[in-house]
Amino acid sequence: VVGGTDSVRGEWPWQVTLQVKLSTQRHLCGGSIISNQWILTAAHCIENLENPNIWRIYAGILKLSEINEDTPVFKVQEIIVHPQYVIAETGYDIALMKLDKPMNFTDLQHPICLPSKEETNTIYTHCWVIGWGYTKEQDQVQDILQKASVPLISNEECQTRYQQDRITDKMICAGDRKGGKDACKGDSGGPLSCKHEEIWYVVGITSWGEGCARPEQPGVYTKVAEYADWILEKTM
Ligand SMILES: COC(=O)Nc1ccc(-c2nc(CNC(=O)CCc3cc(Cl)ccc3N3C=NNN3)[nH]c2Cl)cc1
Repeated sequence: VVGGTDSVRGEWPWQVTLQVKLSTQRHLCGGSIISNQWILTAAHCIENLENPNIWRIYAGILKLSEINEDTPVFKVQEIIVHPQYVIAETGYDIALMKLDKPMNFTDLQHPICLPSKEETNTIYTHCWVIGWGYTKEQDQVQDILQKASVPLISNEECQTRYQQDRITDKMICAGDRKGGKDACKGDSGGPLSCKHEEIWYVVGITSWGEGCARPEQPGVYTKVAEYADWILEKTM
């Protein structure tokens, strides 16, 4: 996250770190807890990593350095990638991971609400991008979970910023016109979390953008409300 600050332990209890264990293990993407057995993330995180057995998921984490062999870990039983996904820039950048065992919810790890399809007209004014990603374009993954508030922008304005791409109605954009606050490498798959009438919703999934926090280059997120039916069909 560019232009963010350190989160406080327990501030984003739905945020998980999705890690891959090959010869070494490392953070790859963010994800959101949406039920006791399902994690919501981005389809591009899974590219060439479709084998469920290589994934390790950690919840209730503030610092990546607190993860060690004794840290409770979830393995993945099943990965569902949206069938229409090709690349992030053309959309459908959404995937589900089923945990190998149900998660016990605590103050530090519990789900975020899914927006319903009807709520695609709700005006969200209190949205945050969260993650352990880079804080500038040439950087490294951060130890402490970062947060930055970002304003949602209209798809019409977003389309003017991305003439080479088609900003569809299943995408949602966020960022200040002057730049400065945005997701960056390592944040993808994580939630664009918006508080509405005292309840938090996963309004977006961090997907793509032209660089990080550049002026007039907002972040582009998968619009979760547009996939409510798909998510319920796959997870119920
Ligand atoms: C020791 O462990 C490690 O080093 N792990 C580690 C893990 C992952 C990655 C990594 N992840 C990605 C996937 N893309 C994103 O995460 C954000 C995309 C994005 C979304 C929005 Cl909304 C706005 C802007 C951008 N944007 C554009 N340019 N840059 N960012 N790329 C790379 Cl590289 C690098 C290192």
